[in-house]
Amino acid sequence: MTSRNLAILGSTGSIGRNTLAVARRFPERFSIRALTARNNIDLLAAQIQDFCPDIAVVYDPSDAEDLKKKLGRKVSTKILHGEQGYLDAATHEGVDMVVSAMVGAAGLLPTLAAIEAKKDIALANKETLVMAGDLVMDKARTSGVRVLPVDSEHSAIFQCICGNRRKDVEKILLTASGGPFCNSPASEFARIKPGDALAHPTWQMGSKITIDSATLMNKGLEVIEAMHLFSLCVEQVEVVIHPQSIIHSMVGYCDGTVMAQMGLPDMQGAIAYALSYPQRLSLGLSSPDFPGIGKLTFQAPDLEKFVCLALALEAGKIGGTMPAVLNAANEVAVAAFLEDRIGFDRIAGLIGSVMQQYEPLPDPDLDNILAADAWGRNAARAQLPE
Ligand SMILES: NC(=O)C1=CN([C@@H]2O[C@H](COP(=O)(O)OP(=O)(O)OC[C@H]3O[C@@H](n4cnc5c(N)ncnc54)[C@H](OP(=O)(O)O)[C@@H]3O)[C@@H](O)[C@H]2O)C=CC1
Ligand SMILES: CC(=O)[C@@H](O)[C@H](O)COP(=O)(O)O
Ligand SMILES: [Mn+2]
Repeated sequence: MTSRNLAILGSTGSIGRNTLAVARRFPERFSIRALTARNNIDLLAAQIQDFCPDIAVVYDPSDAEDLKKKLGRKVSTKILHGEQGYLDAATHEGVDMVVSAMVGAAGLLPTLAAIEAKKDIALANKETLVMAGDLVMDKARTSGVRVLPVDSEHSAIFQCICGNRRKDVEKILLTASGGPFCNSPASEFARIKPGDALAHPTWQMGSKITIDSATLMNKGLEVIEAMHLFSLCVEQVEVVIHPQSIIHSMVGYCDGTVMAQMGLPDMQGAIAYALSYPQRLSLGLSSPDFPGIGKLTFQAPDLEKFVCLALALEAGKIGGTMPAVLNAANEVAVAAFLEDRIGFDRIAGLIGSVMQQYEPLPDPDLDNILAADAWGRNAARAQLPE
């Protein structure tokens, strides 16, 4: 059995920590060669001591100096910083698989660089495909590397597709928990505080994606992610609310068969599958207690209440640079909501009005996408209160 040499971009986050938990259990299979973080220097220092990577990266040069002091002379890990440091981690020659687990648009350039350097990708950072899906998937094809999904729904779809012919796939049923406000009327959205929206009913995740789950923007981003990963059009992806988060998604075939992948909501399963594909690891996770659960329920999403999902479906249909603008405006709106600068009920309106002002470009190159991202951020910031 050959060992996989991993770089984990975003090792201090929820996906990063879960990835290291999997790697810790299988030291003969995984060797950690590069780790990156942004602000959490204390946790990164502890991870370096545990896993002894060749390199570790933070953004700020002064954080890099603090980290070196914390670690002392005995640790041989090279400490880098800045955007270039992230690119160096993503392209490090000792690495054969990059776990893309930074949050937001920051993940795009390191992920692209990793693909160009012929590293397989375990992809959690869905924003990469939302912004630049065509470009990223084309680059992966020409570089001969795999983009293995970590996102639970996409891992489920990937698992349900394995062993079947792609041309027999009719549609994807992308499940959504519905978030904490699934049963709240829209009239209550103005009163929602960050603490309420951060209380996800079934998953423990970082704060940005947890807010996206509460607005259902997460599901919209995932529709676009699925279109790129599985070469589908937006009409082939149906969002189904499934509050128990036991079925992680389903694939419908031309003969009427529907295949579902199930498990308890724990990201270690999807992460381990991407890291060990096509094998499975003995993770020792429990499987669902079906008689205890009793009922699995399903409903259609309410697109009038969850306008973010409708906006993402529209951006997915328009394509070109529109999804990058949607993503940029969403990142600004979510950060402003978490800082209590705008209400929960303002998130969708802000993104919608940025999209309305924008003239998308078809078939964008990377420069067009980065320009659309910058434009979307500026247009969204211009709408924030002073
Ligand atoms: N959490 C989950 O279960 C799932 C997450 N995903 C996706 O995976 C990605 C990561 O999510 P999650 O782990 O929850 O997020 P977290 O917020 O928990 O972690 C984000 C990681 O990225 C780092 N980071 C944040 N901003 C930057 C930046 N500007 N430049 C470089 N690094 C940065 C953080 O560093 P630090 O902490 O040191 O500041 C941290 O290591 C997201 O794209 C999300 O949508 C997909 C499916 C499930
Ligand atoms: C764990 C994972 O993959 C998340 O993207 C999750 O799906 C979020 O839950 P929602 O279904 O509420 O968006
Ligand atoms: Mn998901």
